Amino acid sequence: MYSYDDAGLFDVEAGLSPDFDAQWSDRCQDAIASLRRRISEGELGFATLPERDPLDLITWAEGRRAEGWTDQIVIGIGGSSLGTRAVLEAMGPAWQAAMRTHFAENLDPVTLHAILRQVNLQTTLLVVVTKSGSTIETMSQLWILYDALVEAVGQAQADRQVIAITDPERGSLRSLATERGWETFDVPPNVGGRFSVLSPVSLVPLALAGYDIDGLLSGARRCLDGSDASWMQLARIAAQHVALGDQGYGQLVMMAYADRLNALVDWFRQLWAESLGKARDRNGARVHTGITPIKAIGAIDQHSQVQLYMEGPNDKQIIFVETRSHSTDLTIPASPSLPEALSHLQGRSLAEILHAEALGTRAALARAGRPTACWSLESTGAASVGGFLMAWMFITALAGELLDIDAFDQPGVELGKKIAHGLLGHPEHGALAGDVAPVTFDGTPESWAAGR
Ligand SMILES: O=P(O)(O)OC[C@H]1O[C@](O)(CO)[C@@H](O)[C@@H]1O
Repeated sequence: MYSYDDAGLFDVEAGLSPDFDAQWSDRCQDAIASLRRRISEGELGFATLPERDPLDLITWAEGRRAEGWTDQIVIGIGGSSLGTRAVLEAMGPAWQAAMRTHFAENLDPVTLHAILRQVNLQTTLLVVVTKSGSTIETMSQLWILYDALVEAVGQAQADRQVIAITDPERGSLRSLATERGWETFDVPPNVGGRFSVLSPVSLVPLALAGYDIDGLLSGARRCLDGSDASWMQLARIAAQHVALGDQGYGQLVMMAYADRLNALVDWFRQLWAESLGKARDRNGARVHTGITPIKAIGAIDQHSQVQLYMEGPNDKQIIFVETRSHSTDLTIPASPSLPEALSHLQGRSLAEILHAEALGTRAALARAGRPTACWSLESTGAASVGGFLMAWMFITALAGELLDIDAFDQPGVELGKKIAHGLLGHPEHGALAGDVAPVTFDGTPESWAAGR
């Protein structure tokens, strides 16, 4: 499924001390005990999601696909879209034959307009995902798409083409779905958005598109077999990152060596940033914890970021992510026109060269005294991706325990949202907008400038 190599965290002078395991063992045990207790008390639902049998969902999705839909537009943001995109992109377009998937994620008029031009609304499902049921980006785009759908197919048919995934009871989307008779799936209340990739949040759109959700869940189950040793393995990784954070390595680069892992790193960034960037510990004392996650893609960022990682401030922990199988490969042919200096590349495959580049970059970073680790996925198939997702959810939760913070809330994202609502006329949040100029934007460049 995957393997983990942490030699580069110890090999460098400023990295982890050889006594790391002895120093952190007790804290890891405590973190594990606390997390296990919270899981067994039902507080943290993400951990038991892989135990659910996906058969009903798979059967349902087959039934809906048989109705002939060509496209689905997944409307959601943050934890309500990143996990779906991560799996879909990692497993790749071969799986997408069943149904094309589009993401109405960012509130970008140009993107939404392009999606509307690409799809035939007569044969398109709208899959709207929001746990709170009130996220401004999601609900704004839903209104526009639903309106277009009603216009294209009529009200009654439009209501058969919307699937809503939201809290079982609370929120505006739940009320709307009930009122309009939309098909719905529940986001379990004890599963937070960024920990929801193995819940209906992602499993519904993935199953509709024909992806192997059974394989994804079984990979997730395998990352932790319940034994003390498997728990300790994940807690130790969490402790490594926390310990390095304490030593001044306040940035965590995840550098993935495959284009199709791009969205997986986006998913990781939200998971790590929202979970661990906190101003207070669990007793309310000020702490300001957090290790900033940074996305990088190899080999592209070797030609963009690595100069900084090598010679800039020594404040980064760098995690390499590789896949041992790329599902397809190409080999450099023997060619007389290849320059002499590059002739050693003849007969080498692109996967081989990419791997050499990852090894080379990691070795160079080690020589520059920079701590690195490497995750090698067996492939970007369902089991490896499921295992990787689950492992990082546990590592993040365990890091929260080690830091003694609540890794499952996100109070820091609320104020900006409220001010934006206030600026747009929300009666309760108007006062919060303070001296920010109200929005009177009518789409013209002049009104945009005037509103600043
Ligand atoms: O699923 P919802 O409620 O629309 O939330 C979307 C995202 O917004 C946040 O609440 C804040 O960014 C995330 O935690 C969440 O994943």
